[in-house]
Amino acid sequence: MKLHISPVTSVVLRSLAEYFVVTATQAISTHGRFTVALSGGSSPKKLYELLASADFKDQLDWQKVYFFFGDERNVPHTSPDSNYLMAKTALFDPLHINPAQVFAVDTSLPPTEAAAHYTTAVNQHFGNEQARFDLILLGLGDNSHTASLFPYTTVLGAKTADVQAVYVEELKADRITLTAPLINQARAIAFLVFGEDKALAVRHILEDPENIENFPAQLVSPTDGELHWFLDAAAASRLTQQA
Ligand SMILES: O=C(O)[C@H](O)[C@@H](O)[C@H](O)[C@H](O)COP(=O)(O)O
Repeated sequence: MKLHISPVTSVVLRSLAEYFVVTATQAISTHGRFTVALSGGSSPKKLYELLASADFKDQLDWQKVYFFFGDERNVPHTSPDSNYLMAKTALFDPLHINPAQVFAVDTSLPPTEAAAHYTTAVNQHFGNEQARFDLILLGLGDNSHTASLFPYTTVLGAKTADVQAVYVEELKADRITLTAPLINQARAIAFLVFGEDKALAVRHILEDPENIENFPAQLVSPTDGELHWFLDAAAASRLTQQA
């Protein structure tokens, strides 16, 4: 596990954008394509905008990049809460990504069906090989959730590497999420976390004793892939060792 702590958010974002390009370039040269699962919420929007900016957009053969989502809200793709819409606006449209390279969760279906369909889409993408994303981007909630692995939800106990629907009581809403076993098959996982309000959650995940129900992001532990945390100083401020 590697900590990348930068004083301010803009430096964190640039550091992760550089890592994204390096990881994608290596994947494309190794196996001809780069398959990434994007995180949702507000933190990654600026990362996606940076990747689509003149600073980065010409550094990658985007035609060889395939986009999935680590989780999705049970809302239409036109909803302002849609992770797909956020990524479309910040990344896919500015880069003119071919829609055939983007695998959105079909939220027109009931959540359980949408999750099953997404599991099929993931497995079809990887064919008869194990479903191993080249990179999974993750955020962290101030309640220590990641993707849609929320405290005290049934999906925390998932043993299968697939996509599941989960009802999140605290949100009074359904979500669709990659399970921890599927996340942990990834070749690389990168958390992007910034702000003081996340500092306690970061410490819970990185330093506190195991307590999965309360701190679900502790489930993220790649089997044999890389794990990176991209943090600003504020998000890292409660860590005792700032390696
Ligand atoms: O669908 C989502 O909301 C995300 O996948 C979720 O796991 C997010 O990463 C955290 O909630 C942090 O969200 P912020 O970046 O908005 O704080």
